[in-house]
Amino acid sequence: IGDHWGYGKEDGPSAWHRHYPVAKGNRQSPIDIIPNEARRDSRLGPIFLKYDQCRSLNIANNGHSVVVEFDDSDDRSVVLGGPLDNPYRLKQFHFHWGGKGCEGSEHTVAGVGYASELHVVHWNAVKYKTYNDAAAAPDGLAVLGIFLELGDDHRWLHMITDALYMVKFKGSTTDFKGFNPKCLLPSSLHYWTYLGSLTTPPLHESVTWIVLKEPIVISEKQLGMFRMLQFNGEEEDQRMRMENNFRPPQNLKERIVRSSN
Ligand SMILES: O=C1NC(=O)[C@@H](c2ccccc2)S1
Ligand SMILES: [Zn+2]
Repeated sequence: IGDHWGYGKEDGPSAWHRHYPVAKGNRQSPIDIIPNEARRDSRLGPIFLKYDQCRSLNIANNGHSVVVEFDDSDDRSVVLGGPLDNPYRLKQFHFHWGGKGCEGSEHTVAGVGYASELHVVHWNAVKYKTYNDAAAAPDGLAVLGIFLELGDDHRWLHMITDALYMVKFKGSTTDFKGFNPKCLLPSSLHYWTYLGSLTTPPLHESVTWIVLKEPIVISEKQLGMFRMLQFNGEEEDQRMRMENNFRPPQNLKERIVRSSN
């Protein structure tokens, strides 16, 4: 039956709770981050991204976003430090973005959204045998969120946008070797962190979020290339441009956001 959720009027974020009741849970993501209310915590050390041995495998259109997958069969590429009690293995990264001239990030900062948001997904292979087990556990995933704002061309993003024509339709995938996500990081790794969830169904409350304060810069032209992707498969007659694939901010409930120094 495949995924019966999407980002449209009928199947979008406001309807997800019908099949996924955790959508109304106590640690849902994304959230609006209010810098002045974030608690500066001296116990929060820096995060370390050990990506030098990472092995990218493919780039795919899963009908919700464009995803680059990595070989996660060993601890070759991990994130550690910061709020994390052990290393989390790099699994994949993907993006969320808006329509022309609209916001598109999932997290917002003091009520302001960015044009897009990159999510780098890692899983706790120390405590869990498989990614799927980790994805359902309260300390199973660590997702690094990076804001994308509009400006000049990003010097390395073309490596991704040049491949997008190969994965225009849902269900398409193509080889994508030798890409290191380190080239998509901003200069500062200062971050906000809080306990949250997957931002798409099944919305598991399994994510330690690490949201970088400094955005990276991409051009409108580069972002426009993402919008030529389609939510639909090649054989479907209903053509739907892939855009506005973001969940809006959710209630903070009893949580606090902590800030690195
Ligand atoms: O940060 C997130 N963004 C998403 O699209 C969600 C997700 C869902 C399944 C796998 C990986 C990520 S969780
Ligand atoms: Zn995401």
